[in-house]
Amino acid sequence: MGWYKAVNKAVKGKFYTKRDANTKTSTSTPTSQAAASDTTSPSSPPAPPTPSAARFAVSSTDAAHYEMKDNTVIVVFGASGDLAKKKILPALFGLFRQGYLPTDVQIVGYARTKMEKAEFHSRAVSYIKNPDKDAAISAYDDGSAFKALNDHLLSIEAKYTSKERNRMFYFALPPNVFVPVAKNIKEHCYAETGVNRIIVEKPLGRDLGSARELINSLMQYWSEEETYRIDHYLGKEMVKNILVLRFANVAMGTMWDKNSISNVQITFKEPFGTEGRGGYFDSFGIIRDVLQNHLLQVLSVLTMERPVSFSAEDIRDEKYPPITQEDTLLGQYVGADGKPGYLEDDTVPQGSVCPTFAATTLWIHNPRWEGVPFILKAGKALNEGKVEVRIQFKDVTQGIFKDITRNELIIRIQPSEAIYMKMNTKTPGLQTSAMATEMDLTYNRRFADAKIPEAYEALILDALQGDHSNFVRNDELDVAWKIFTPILHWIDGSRPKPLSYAYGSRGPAELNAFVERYGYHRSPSAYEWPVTNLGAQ
Ligand SMILES: NC(=O)C1=CN([C@@H]2O[C@H](COP(=O)(O)OP(=O)(O)OC[C@H]3O[C@@H](n4cnc5c(N)ncnc54)[C@H](OP(=O)(O)O)[C@@H]3O)[C@@H](O)[C@H]2O)C=CC1
Ligand SMILES: O=C1O[C@H](COP(=O)(O)O)[C@@H](O)[C@H](O)[C@H]1O
Repeated sequence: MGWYKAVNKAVKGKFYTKRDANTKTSTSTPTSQAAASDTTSPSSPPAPPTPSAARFAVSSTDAAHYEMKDNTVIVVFGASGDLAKKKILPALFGLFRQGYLPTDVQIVGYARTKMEKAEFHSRAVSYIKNPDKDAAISAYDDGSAFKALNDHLLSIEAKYTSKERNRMFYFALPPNVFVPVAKNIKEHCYAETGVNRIIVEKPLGRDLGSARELINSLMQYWSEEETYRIDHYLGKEMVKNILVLRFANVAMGTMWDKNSISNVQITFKEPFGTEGRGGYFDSFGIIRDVLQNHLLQVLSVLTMERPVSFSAEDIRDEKYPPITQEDTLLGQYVGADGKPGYLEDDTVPQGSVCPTFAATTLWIHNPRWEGVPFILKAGKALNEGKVEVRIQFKDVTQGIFKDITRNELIIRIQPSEAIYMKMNTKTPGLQTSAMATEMDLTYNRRFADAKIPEAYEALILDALQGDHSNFVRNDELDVAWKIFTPILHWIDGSRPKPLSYAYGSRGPAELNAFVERYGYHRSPSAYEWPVTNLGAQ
């Protein structure tokens, strides 16, 4: 699964085309007249990444790859919610500011919550780093509301000079309304003379059965090519970089297998607990929240084969057996240092055994990866915020250097993007001894002026351009659920008591022994990262 993503992009050799920065954009409500206002770019937009000789614009009339440019409306469902506020609206605004949004794009917010425009405006701009003066507002099973939405869209589109009407619908919604919304849009808001797309957020199901049911229900109304299933980790710069690192560097390619690699850890750590979001979280748990989607997607990019073709069969060539109980460690945080434990969160059901921390080890049965453990770990309320891939190489097996520190390649996804390789080098001086050090590519030092795009910016732009390569395909989702469904059913059914860990710690005390079981050797404390280097982080 998964390999076609960024490779597809590389094969197409595509470069994004920046739009005119003086484009007008506005956001509006279906019920009131569009609150349109000129929003020229707040400041001079940075130079676009458009190598002129290689510029490639999608011009196919084939709807699957059609680039939505002129005559495009983006409708954000769930516009009053957290996701829209924190991620989607800022990403849209970020794209606009940089000149990437289609000419004359209109953004329409749709929500159940009744809200004054002013209130919505303040919510919408609260997470926009460089707010400007426009915003938007607006029952998910109420066909007449969707007719009203369609009327509103038609009023926006009335000014188009051609018949082309492109509509993008973003589902920033709880999954229980995905199907009615998909149905209502198709029945009442589908543009007959243009391209229509939906972007759907996780969670897509609770297990294999419910995911298939949901996908099939959605597919009654929307085809695979019209559907963009988002996993925002696939839009993160360092996740996208993994394929370049692997396939554009011969040196990396040769060491990317069981012959050189001992074990791999993919780690997600958040330094805060559920803090009021326990209601939602408790019904899912950390495995559904992070491992089954985000970390598994990182794993797939890390381990996929070079593409042979983009067919589903090639994806299924990889063999991922389901995770077992023996390969799983579950934790739940308890209060420490004044910070509340998970069970002290008022929104969490009493006595919940929901895991807030999980480490699971996956195995891939193919010639490249046979025998290499892939440890996925994720937790809330830990000692730091960090997402990284840590590839630990095997020991030097012979000669005078056989007892020294192992090489490790670390891809830090966030914060402070970096790739560093822990290496052994001769200790500078007259003596001949080896010491651990690093080869270091810290992004904000090496690419000081580069703007790293937000994941949602990158993915919304892909969707507008008809590029599915960084979205989750139907069959891929199926594989992801097959891997995790048995362990999730065991957790849901047997309710095993998770191990406790203190808020602010690295996780359950048993974690170190768990990762050691799979061959991980922690570097000896002799390795020290010079504090002066931290300035650049
Ligand atoms: N370019 C850069 O920015 C670079 C930064 N550095 C910095 O140098 C420091 C050291 O780097 P590095 O060795 O990669 O990272 P760490 O020492 O932070 O972590 C290394 C690994 O050891 C585990 N670990 C941490 N503490 C313990 C413990 N007490 N017992 C057992 N295992 C433990 C970690 O697990 P877990 O994650 O689960 O806690 C992680 O898998 C870090 O702060 C890093 O950010 C180093 C090189 C380059
Ligand atoms: O999908 C989710 O991801 C976030 C973490 O996203 P990030 O981009 O900040 O790394 C996580 O907090 C949330 O629980 C989960 O649902």
